[in-house]
Amino acid sequence: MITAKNIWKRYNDQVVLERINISVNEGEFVTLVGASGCGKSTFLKMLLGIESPSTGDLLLDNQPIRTEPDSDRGIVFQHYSVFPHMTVLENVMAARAFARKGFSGYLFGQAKRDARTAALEILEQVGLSHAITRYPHELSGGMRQRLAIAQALLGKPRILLLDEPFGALDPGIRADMHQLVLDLWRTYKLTVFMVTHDLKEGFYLGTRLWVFDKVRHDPQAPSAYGATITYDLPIGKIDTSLYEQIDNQLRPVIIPDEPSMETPTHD
Ligand SMILES: Nc1ncnc2c1ncn2[C@@H]1O[C@H](COP(=O)(O)OP(=O)(O)OP(=O)(O)O)[C@@H](O)[C@H]1O
Repeated sequence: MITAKNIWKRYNDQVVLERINISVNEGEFVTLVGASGCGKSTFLKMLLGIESPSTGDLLLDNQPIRTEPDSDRGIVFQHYSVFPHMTVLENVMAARAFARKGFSGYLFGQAKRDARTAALEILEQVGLSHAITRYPHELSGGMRQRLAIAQALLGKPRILLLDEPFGALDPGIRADMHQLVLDLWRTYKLTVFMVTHDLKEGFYLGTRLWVFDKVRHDPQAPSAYGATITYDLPIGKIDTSLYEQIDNQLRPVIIPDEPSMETPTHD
């Protein structure tokens, strides 16, 4: 379904990603982990089509990924914008209006009725039926992410892209959201790519886990090399020592503070 052939991504003279070669089948749930700034979101944006590889090919069903939004792909970010003056239902219907070709900003007649029916259906799926008349400021963080997921799923995408969608949520709410995402993945037979900072979350949710990391460093030119996929693991088939190894690799290196020259050191 998705194939990446020797992808490199550069911003000006900064190499962000290099030598990405992968193949993903329909229905896989891929979780992406790696140090901050190593290009995970950039990879998701290439899958969405709002960024393109600098070199190499990124293919969906053997065709280059289209650079305009279409119903194949939906995305949820950690923080996202809603229309504050619109209710939950109106926000989801607005997502439909934006997704329509030749967008005019408004839906009329049958198109509006269809959008309302589709929006109500997806809001029920994400557990927001009871809140359709609420405004965004009346929603909890978890409910807001449910709304974001409803918007992303409205066009019935085949691919759902999740960029740290639960990073800002409390642990209990996160557990509910994990269940929701797994239910939606199974119900809609989605292919999911999810960036997370939480390795445990990555192992729990995914069928496959990718670790992004830089394997080449030039201290004189820190931007000369990018990250690549250093581990591509089928989940459920690896032993715990490897888990610990990756966990250690992802831990930020803590540099001790230099002792201050002004602080007296004598007792
Ligand atoms: N549009 C852009 N123009 C220039 N540089 C960019 C652009 N987008 C991203 N970058 C740079 O590319 C690198 C990778 O960013 P990206 O957001 O993909 O990393 P990430 O792994 O998702 O990080 P995090 O885990 O902190 O979200 C960063 O150094 C970032 O500054």
